[in-house]
Amino acid sequence: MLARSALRSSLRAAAPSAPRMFSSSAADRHAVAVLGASGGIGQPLSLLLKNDPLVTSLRLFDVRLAPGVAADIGHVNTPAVTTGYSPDGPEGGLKKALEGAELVVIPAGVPRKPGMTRDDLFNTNASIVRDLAKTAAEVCPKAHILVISNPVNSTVPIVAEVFKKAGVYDPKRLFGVTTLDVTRASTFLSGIAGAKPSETIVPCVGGHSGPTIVPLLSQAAQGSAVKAGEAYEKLVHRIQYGGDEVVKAKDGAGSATLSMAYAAAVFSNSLMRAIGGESNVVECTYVDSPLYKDQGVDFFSSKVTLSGEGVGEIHPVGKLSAEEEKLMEACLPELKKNIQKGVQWYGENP
Ligand SMILES: NC(=O)c1ccc[n+]([C@@H]2O[C@H](COP(=O)([O-])OP(=O)(O)OC[C@H]3O[C@@H](n4cnc5c(N)ncnc54)[C@H](O)[C@@H]3O)[C@@H](O)[C@H]2O)c1
Ligand SMILES: O=C(O)C[C@H](O)C(=O)O
Repeated sequence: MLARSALRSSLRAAAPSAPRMFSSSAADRHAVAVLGASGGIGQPLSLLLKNDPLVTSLRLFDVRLAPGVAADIGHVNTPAVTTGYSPDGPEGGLKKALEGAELVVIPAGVPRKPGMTRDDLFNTNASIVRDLAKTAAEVCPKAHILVISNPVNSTVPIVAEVFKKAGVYDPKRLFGVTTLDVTRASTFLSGIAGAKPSETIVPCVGGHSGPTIVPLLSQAAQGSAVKAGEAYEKLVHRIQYGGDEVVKAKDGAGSATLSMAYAAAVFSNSLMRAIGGESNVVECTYVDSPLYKDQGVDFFSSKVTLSGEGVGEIHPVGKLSAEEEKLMEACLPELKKNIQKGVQWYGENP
């Protein structure tokens, strides 16, 4: 995807021996806060953001270790000024981390262990995300909020409810990060098709858990490598349950962190480029979407052209194969349940 090559050139441009010089254009400068910055995702994500030339101020917040992570990452010789914030630290806490933030990336929360579903994380992560969102709504109501914490299908609607209650909800500025599904689909299909991952683009629509992840292999140039039958079903299953593969391999030590950090860095870079005025930046992302509202599905991931405001054009899913129609039939009712669960929980636990 465009975004990936842009990130790669960003990474090249920011090679340690030759930090990139910046124009003074405000469009090039972005303050990014990472909430949950000391975790498995937070640390590598913060490092990748420090290496992204579009980031000039990097604020790392966590309930533990954030000043240490910031001190470490801060020695990387790229321009982003990096500061760590803990709840009671001398630098100030969460509010200070969020002051002036343009992007707020949230990987705070607990990850899965083998045998758990993402929904099993709901009870713990819902309140963590709600509380962080409350402070963001107060301190940086115009920031773009990028939610990583699971279950994304439910945590994103919770953030929307928090912002609505605070009277500052802008649906163009709220994103569930589903980039990892697209990343996995590209990796797995390119491996089968013998193609370059960078040229293997598989849109993934719906949500971010098992049957709600709908890979549109028919829309990938290499999709004919696995048209239907057993190979197709195996690939779809691997994309939908790629997270389980990592959870199992880590054997109790958590879920995907490094690939997720990469995916979130790609998405953040795309969003910053779009905010800075670049056109035709397209990513799949879980947003407040009109596509299936008539079926009670208020949030849906599909291709979105990012814009200066955040969400630009939300693209319909396009022509689906018979197999994909079936996947969509399984996705929508589950997604609707996950969304309702988040909204209802917030209604009872504002
Ligand atoms: N969207 C996706 O595609 C995707 C992919 C992978 C993981 N995830 C999810 O991301 C979340 C984080 O995963 P991880 O592996 O980094 O977990 P982790 O336990 O390694 O890190 C989580 C971090 O959050 C911090 N934290 C907890 N409560 C906090 C609070 N109130 N404020 C600030 N920080 C707080 C913890 O101290 C910890 O450092 C999980 O919910 C996981 O399921 C999502
Ligand atoms: O699988 C998980 O629990 C983490 C994440 O959502 C993933 O897709 O890897």
